[in-house]
Amino acid sequence: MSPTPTIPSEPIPSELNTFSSVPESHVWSKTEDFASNDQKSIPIVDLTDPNASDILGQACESWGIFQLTGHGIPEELVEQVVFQAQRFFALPTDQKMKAARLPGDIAGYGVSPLSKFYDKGFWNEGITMMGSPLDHVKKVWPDDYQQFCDAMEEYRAKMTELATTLANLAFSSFNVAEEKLQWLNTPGYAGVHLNHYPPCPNPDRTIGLAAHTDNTLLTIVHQSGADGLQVFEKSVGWVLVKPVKGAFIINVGDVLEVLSNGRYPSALHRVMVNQALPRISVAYYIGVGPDLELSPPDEVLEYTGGIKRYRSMPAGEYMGLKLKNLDQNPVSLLGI
Ligand SMILES: O=C(O)CCC(=O)C(=O)O
Ligand SMILES: [Fe+2]
Repeated sequence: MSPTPTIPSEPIPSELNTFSSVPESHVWSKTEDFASNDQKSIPIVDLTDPNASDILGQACESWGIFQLTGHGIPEELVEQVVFQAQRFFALPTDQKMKAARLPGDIAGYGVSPLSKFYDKGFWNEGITMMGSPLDHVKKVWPDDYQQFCDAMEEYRAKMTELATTLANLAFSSFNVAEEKLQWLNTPGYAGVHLNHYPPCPNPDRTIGLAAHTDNTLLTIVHQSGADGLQVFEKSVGWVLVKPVKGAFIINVGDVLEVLSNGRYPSALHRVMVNQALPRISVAYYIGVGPDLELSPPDEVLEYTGGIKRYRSMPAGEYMGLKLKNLDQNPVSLLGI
């Protein structure tokens, strides 16, 4: 793998960096409360703990999100991915736009697809890579795409292994026979998404990403540079997800919520921005095949009281529904 990454101490330039105050297009209503509870913390699960499966099950049940340590993903790989993300976001906008997400596509560079559900912009730019990023990145760096692609491909492969382990652990507390979970070992889709939140002159007037749940089985997030991710917990309200060195943040997605018959809630989360520091996050999204019927296995149904809480439909159909309603969650879309 190529060069030793050096994390720049200067803010990464980007279009949003050029403003000395938040433009009207990005000013969110004053009635929006962006504060969070910084006293509470989300659970930590150490994958090397012999009781990891139980601890993970409890974390999914109570919070739908946790920090993962003991995962064995090499630190240098994560640093390389962050370094490549910084290189990409530091490019002039017109060069990044060569990889722009085209209408109807999921992959590519641009603002979050969630933003079209709101009349105010997000203080965020990102690039989504489903499978190899080669086609997009070749347009950006015709002679120098290899190091970016190598890092992203290696990261995706490692994340896929980790996500498969985590998904199996999440189901193990339901005592579902392993042969019924074969689909967990052949993920339907897997993508890496890089987020960049430039420093913001008035961080309390705008938002990095509005509240949403992910349309995944689960999501693995690495945050670097600064905090900003918040998660909603019913009894507490918004809670800041504090950076834990070397840990990944794992959040339950909509698909796992439905397959667990609501036992593991899809985490409602949002991102705030910072005045002094740029923030980069790397999200790995994993889903299931489009034909898998989103219906809890019998063992799960029995374990959760015997009554189905969601209408079932093939995962592909749910994806279509969610893409048209990214601001909604499984209860509002499928709840019975
Ligand atoms: O930036 C983060 O920490 C989270 C990003 C996120 O929620 C997403 O990409 O879906
Ligand atoms: Fe998300």
